Amino acid sequence: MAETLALPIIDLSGYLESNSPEDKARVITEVRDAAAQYGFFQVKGHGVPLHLQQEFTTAMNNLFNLPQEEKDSLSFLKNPCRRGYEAAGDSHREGDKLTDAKECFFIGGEDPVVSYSGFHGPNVWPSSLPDSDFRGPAWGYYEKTKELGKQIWSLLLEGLGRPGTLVDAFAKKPVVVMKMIRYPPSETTRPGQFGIGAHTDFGGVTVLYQQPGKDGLEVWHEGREEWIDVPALEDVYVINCGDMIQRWSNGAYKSARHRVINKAKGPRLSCATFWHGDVDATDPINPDSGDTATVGQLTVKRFKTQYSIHKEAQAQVGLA
Ligand SMILES: O=C(O)CCC(=O)C(=O)O
Ligand SMILES: [Fe+2]
Repeated sequence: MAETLALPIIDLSGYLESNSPEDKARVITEVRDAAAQYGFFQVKGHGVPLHLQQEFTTAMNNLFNLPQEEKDSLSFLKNPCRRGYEAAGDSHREGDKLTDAKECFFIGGEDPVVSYSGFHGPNVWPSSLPDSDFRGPAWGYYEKTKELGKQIWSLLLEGLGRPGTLVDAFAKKPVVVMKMIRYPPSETTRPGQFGIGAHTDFGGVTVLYQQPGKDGLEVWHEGREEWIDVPALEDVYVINCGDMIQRWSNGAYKSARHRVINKAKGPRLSCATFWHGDVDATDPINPDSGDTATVGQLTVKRFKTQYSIHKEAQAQVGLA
């Protein structure tokens, strides 16, 4: 029997904390090779404090345990910035028979004014939860994973022989969307229904937290044509590249299909921080390639296949 595939676990401290060029070069190579082979890898030594992850997990529970009525009143479908609550059944992947079983809550950068078809704007926060029970830990966690997403972008750039600092020109006011997720126990889902159906991520770098011990994520390995289980380990993040990175790296980095089937007892929590870049930024890897597609255009194009985006919003990024 062929040996079981497993994603590598890369220690980022050699890049983030060390001054040694050898340490940095080793991490850059490990990340490059994993992104090329799997499009996915796991990381430790990432700089997000464990206590923050734990407080944030409690905060996600506080949110998802609110009465259904209150969660529905915060629906992202009514919000111009797609912030707020996505109920089970609100999203459906092309090709799947059934809708996703998960429920989610979206936040992004905090901006008093809605602009760029809702890429920028204010968040919605549940009024019945004191800040210390949700908003505080969620925001603290958002800022930390936002920082990590940018570091991963730099690493990926360096892996292709580019200066890591190229990311600064790409990220003056980057779009970073965070999606908290709760999957119901598998006994309560319908036959053939996924927690989240197979998909690739739309954008740039995804920084994914899995509640420790709550396995469920599977990544498709094209060469072997098999699903790789990704164990949910404490203090270990899953990192993956989205479609924009695959496009701009000319396929050097993969955007791999993945899905979730909750294998844990009880519900499973996770959280994906999607680090995209500036709305009107173009290819940071090969700035002279002539590819004029912007972050805003590429992400809205993909959203359209999953949620309805009104015409005005499409026009604002130059699509309609
Ligand atoms: O919950 C997970 O482990 C994965 C979530 C995911 O793939 C996504 O939100 O795009
Ligand atoms: Fe995903």
